[in-house]
Amino acid sequence: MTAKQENGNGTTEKVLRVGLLGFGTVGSSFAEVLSASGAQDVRITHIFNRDVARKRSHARARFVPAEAVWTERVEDVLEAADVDVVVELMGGLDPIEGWLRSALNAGKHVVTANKQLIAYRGAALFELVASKGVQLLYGAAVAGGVPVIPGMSQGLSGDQITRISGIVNGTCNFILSSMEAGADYSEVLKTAQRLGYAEADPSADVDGFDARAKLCILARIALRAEINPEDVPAQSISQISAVDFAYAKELGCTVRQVSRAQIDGDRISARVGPMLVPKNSPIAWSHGTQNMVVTSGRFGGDVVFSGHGAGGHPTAVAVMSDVRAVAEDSHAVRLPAKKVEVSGGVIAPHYLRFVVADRPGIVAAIAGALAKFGVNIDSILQHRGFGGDRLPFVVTTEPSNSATLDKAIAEIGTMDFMLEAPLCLQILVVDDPDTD
Ligand SMILES: NC(=O)C1=CN([C@@H]2O[C@H](COP(=O)(O)OP(=O)(O)OC[C@H]3O[C@@H](n4cnc5c(N)ncnc54)[C@H](OP(=O)(O)O)[C@@H]3O)[C@@H](O)[C@H]2O)C=CC1
Ligand SMILES: N[C@@H](CC=O)C(=O)O
Repeated sequence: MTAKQENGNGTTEKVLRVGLLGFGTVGSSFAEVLSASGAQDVRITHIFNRDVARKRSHARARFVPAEAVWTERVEDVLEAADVDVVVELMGGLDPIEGWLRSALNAGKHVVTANKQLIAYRGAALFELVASKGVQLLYGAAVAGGVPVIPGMSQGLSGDQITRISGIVNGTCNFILSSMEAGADYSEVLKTAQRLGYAEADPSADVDGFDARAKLCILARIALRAEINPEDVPAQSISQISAVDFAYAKELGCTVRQVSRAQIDGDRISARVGPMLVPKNSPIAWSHGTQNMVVTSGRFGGDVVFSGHGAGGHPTAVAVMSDVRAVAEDSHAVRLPAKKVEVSGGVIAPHYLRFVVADRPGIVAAIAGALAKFGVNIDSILQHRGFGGDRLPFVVTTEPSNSATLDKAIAEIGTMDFMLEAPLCLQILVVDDPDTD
């Protein structure tokens, strides 16, 4: 498939010819990283994007070889005889899946950073890849520049991983760690968008869908569990406010978006959402776009992967590493995954934050509803200085089943003094195999 070129020593070497789909944050960074590598055996021959004139005037267009073809017709890349690997850096499910199927059917390798595609359509695509004898690599799809996918696929394939947990969305971590330092939610979200961390539709980040897709990809590799992303509960971070950081601090915690999955036979418990994380947990130490994934293995114990999970350059490094693997014809270990049922319920202590119009009897009413569902209160926190017309206070619970708690919260949410939907966050317990 690859072309051969004279290397000046009278011998020839293979050149891997790249057709790039998408010249945005990651695509243009990939062009820069490839150019900076000085690699003679990998060359961009085609770039597809809408509005090519605008893209050609991008500052990073100077890293693209002058002879490369810029096109607004995707067929010019998919059907090109001088494209060996299609590098897809656009995002989304359709029409991308169809385009990449065409590329694979034509015998081209594919490298992608598209987590939605790999989470939702990966199983079927891998079957096609196996039948065609080509490669489909997606190391950039989880944790940006952190080599968690190759690390798990290859480096941990000898262990039996039972649990993965951590931070896999850089935008949410950037937002929450900035809010912890006093920043405003919407302002910091805008900054994340400007810096190229957020998805095209940032609700994918803040509502947990991006992290959920990534968790499903990691579950397939590490837990060998094929799960439907739609079955994994995802809670938005958009309800988190400054008062939650103040109460969390009092509890020795901070707030982070955590993704976790734990396998037990044919069942898996999985969840994505903001959680209270003890300050002594490494997960609490990740700031900005840092991602952190902790795996727990039956024989190898805990392994931590950490680094920049979003942004053009870190992500382009992962793309470049996959392209190098294709260039060197290096094949990753791939173990089969089986379909498993997902349960979103976990037994854990929880943080409940209520905002109420104050009057006597509120704590008794809430305690009564919790007692009805068998939920035991651990503590009640109420900071002074808030007016009674809008009073935020917190109840923490003893370890309780999150599904049962959801029912109690639904009932409490209808009480007439409640000014907004109650916020219920899991509290991560460090070193407790059932909850951390
Ligand atoms: N940014 C990050 O930190 C990370 C991103 N990823 C993934 O990498 C992929 C790319 O992300 P990113 O570079 O940030 O996204 P961008 O939006 O910056 O880039 C996407 C590029 O594709 C082009 N494009 C999108 N749709 C079409 C279309 N229908 N026809 C033609 N061109 C199109 C866009 O053009 P236009 O400029 O006109 O919109 C843009 O140039 C996504 O799958 C993302 O999830 C993965 C890890 C980290
Ligand atoms: N929007 C994503 C980009 C990387 O996958 C994130 O913020 O993590």
